Order: sequence, then C-alpha cells, then structure tokens
Amino acid sequence: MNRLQIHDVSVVYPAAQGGAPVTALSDVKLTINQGDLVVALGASGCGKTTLLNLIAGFISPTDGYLTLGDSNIPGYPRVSLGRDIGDEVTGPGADRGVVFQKHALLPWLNVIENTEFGLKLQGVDKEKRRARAAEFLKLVGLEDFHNHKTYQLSGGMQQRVGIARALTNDPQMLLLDEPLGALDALTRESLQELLLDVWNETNKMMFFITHSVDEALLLATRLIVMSPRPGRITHEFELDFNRQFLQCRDARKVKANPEFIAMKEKVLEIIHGDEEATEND
Ligand SMILES: Nc1ncnc2c1ncn2[C@@H]1O[C@H](COP(=O)(O)OP(=O)(O)OP(=O)(O)O)[C@@H](O)[C@H]1O
Repeated sequence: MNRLQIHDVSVVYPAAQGGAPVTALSDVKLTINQGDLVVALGASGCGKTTLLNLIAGFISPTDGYLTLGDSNIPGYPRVSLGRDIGDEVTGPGADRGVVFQKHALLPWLNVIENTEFGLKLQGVDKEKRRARAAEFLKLVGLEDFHNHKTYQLSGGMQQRVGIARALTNDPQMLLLDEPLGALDALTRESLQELLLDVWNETNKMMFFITHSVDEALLLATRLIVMSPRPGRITHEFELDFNRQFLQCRDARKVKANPEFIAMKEKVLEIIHGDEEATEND
C-alpha cells in the first residue's frame, strides 16, 4: 500500500529585504494513505500551496521530513509499526503528478503529444507511450481530440488534458493546486465529477487544494483545515459525501443533505474565525 507521511515539518521562508522571516508551516504532521483524497482548505496564507510544493518536492522543509513509498515492496517498512514507510522525499519525481490551476500545456504540441510528454522524457518508446496517453485521454473524455492543438480547446478541456497528462506517468499520487478555480460553475461541477471518477477508478492518493467549501466537502475522504500565522493543520474531518455522490450521481442531492449543510457551516465558521483573526493582527 502506498503512503505519504509528513513528519513534523516546518517551512520558514527567509526574510525579504527589511522584513522578518515567514513561518509558512509549523510542525505539520499528516499521513495520506492509498485511496485517500485529502482536501486542504483554509484562509489565504495558511500554507496550503507551501504544503503541496513540499509534497511535490519543489521546496525542502526547514525542519522535519517526508516519506513516500509502497509498504508491499520487500524491505519496507524500514521502521516497524507502519511509520517511515518508503523513501524520503528530496525533490520532484514521476511518483507524484502535479495539476496546476493553469494547465501549463505546451502550445506547439497537440493533445496526445502533450499527454505523452512525460513518458517521452523518460525514453518510453512511441507505441507504448501513445497507447498509455490514449487510455487516459479516454478516461477524461477526450478520445476524439488527440490531434487538436491545446489552444483550440476550452479551459475545462485543457484541464482534462492536464489531468490525463499527470495520470499517464502513473504516479503514486496526484497533487492538484486549485485545478478548477478558473473554470465557470458548470464546467467546474463536471470536472469535480470527473476527478471523483478518476479517483474511484485508479485508487490513487490525491492531495487537492481549493477555496470552495462545497467542492472540498464533495470531494474529500479527509478534509484538513489549516490556519495561518504560522500555517498549521488545526482540524481534520473524515467525510463520505464523495461516496454518496458516486452512488447517486446527483451532486445537488448530496449538497442538500442536512449533514452536508451542517458540516459546511462548521467549516465556514472555522475559516471565517481565522480570517477575522488575521485582519485584526
Ligand atoms: N517564496 C516565498 N517567500 C516568502 N514568503 C512566502 C513565499 N511563498 C509563500 N510565502 C508566504 O508563506 C505563507 C503561506 O503561503 P502559501 O502560498 O503557502 O499559502 P496559501 O494557503 O496557499 O495561500 P492562498 O490561499 O492565498 O493561495 C504566506 O504568508 C505567504 O506570503
């Protein structure tokens, strides 16, 4: 079983000219198991993107460390009792796929060339990488768009290519930094459903950042709420609204569930409290 573990991690950004250092994350502990869809919510500046960048290996912790690995590989766990499974995360790797808010596709390549790009860099032969890219383009509903240039596609379709591209590398984990934030409401809903289908079908670990409480509650198996100054995880909730959605395929019905409404109120209260505290600082 794959697992990502974050062990007592802090991140301090050095002082900019004339300013003080910023403690973006303080003493963060988090375990993400195979099949977890962890969503991070929190007031602006609470360290969500810093946490994602750490998991992606784009930045290093000031204190603490992260591990990622498969407990079924002989030799693991390195330490008993299920802790320290896997290898220390020390930089970016193909085991983690990142989907950004802005898709970051290459405009001179068509859809399938963009999707297979990571495998091409890894030296996978053309037939193999085409077949894998086609498989994931089908999964995101773009099987008829292989030869389109990415700038000919709508924003939602471009994000679908970004998701297919990340999946084509077969990462253990998908990291998504507000991937739906720039989309109109209807496209956003259809991509939420797509992501739940992808999660359900692939059973990959996912770490997802959003500013939308509705989106967080609908998608998450575990919701973490973060607070700023210093950034830390203050609340964690186990949720099953995504399972409810996958059963009934009706997001509006799930969102009308009194439990959903009560959880939304609870989370909004936490976040608004943090925002007011920050404004009063
Ligand atoms: N490269 C950097 N150098 C210095 N400070 C930084 C840097 N990146 C982020 N910060 C600061 O670290 C804190 C956490 O930032 P981060 O972007 O991780 O928060 P966030 O929760 O993702 O915010 P938002 O919701 O606004 O995107 C903020 O105070 C931010 O100003």
